[in-house]
Amino acid sequence: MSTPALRVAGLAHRFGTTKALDGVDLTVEPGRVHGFLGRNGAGKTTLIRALLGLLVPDRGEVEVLGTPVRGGRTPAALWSRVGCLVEGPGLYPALTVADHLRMAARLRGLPRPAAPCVTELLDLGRYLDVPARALSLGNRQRLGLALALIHRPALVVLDEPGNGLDPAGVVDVRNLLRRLAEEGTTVFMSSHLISEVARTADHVSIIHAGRLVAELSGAELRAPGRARLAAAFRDGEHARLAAAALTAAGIQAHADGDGLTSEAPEAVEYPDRMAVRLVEAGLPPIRLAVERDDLEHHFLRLTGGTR
Ligand SMILES: Nc1ncnc2c1ncn2[C@@H]1O[C@H](COP(=O)(O)OP(=O)(O)OP(=O)(O)O)[C@@H](O)[C@H]1O
Repeated sequence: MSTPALRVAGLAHRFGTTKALDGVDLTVEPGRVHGFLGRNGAGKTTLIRALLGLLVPDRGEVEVLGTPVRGGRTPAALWSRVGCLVEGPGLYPALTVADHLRMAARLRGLPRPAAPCVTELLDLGRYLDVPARALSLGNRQRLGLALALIHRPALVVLDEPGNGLDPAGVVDVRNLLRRLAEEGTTVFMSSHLISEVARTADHVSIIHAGRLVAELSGAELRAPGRARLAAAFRDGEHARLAAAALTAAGIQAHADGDGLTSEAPEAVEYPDRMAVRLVEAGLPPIRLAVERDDLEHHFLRLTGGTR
């Protein structure tokens, strides 16, 4: 078996009384785009900072590319194989894009200023002479990504790589990350942009209140999702009677407030028949539809959100 690109075991960290991480176990296989999804304050940045040795956790183990990360005692050679973009790109306002690329290349001991394919794919070529202070938010983010990738790291850790990007930027970054993974780089990216993670990642871990609440494989991510019939009624009493009527007819249904849901195959396959049945029972729904449990539904259900 190949060495995981990242391995985290029993990771826990508190800030005062806040449990930012509460016993996280996570393994990231090499050569994949692994999405790390969570709501604001879920613990994404804290875990990423622990991965990169920027924070020493209260408890737990972290291994990056098979090497244990222990704050300042981490072998420095490890970081030459890792690229990262955390909490925004740290840029020097007066230096141009070309200056940044040159400086990063020199720091990384690279013979040439930049991997042209990274600057090309990030469409930075036309901004080479522009100082960082004059870049738009999206272009600053593009430059931050280029700096994280300039040395072709084996692992790249990105905190919210889509921040500030316009739709074209989102597509460019998605293509770049997919291409890197095809070439063998492991990408670990946090995000709260569900649709972007679903499109980019091969695997997704969902974190909520410092705990991992779900792991989804690529197949699960792209599956059409579980379907359910959802109907709304004039009031809660109608919904309760409608759920009882369907259940009595062998179609399991649950009332919730003014609505009902049913995952019974017949209800999902023949919503028209359900409508007729309800009308005949004197309980006409004011809305009736088949909904699919996509990643967004799943995420919101797991993390207690509402739509
Ligand atoms: N330096 C700190 N001091 C105190 N509390 C902190 C600190 N850093 C994070 N926290 C708290 O720890 C929890 C997790 O924060 P974290 O930044 O890891 O979340 P996140 O998932 O990255 O959120 P976001 O998507 O908003 O960036 C939050 O409740 C946050 O308020």
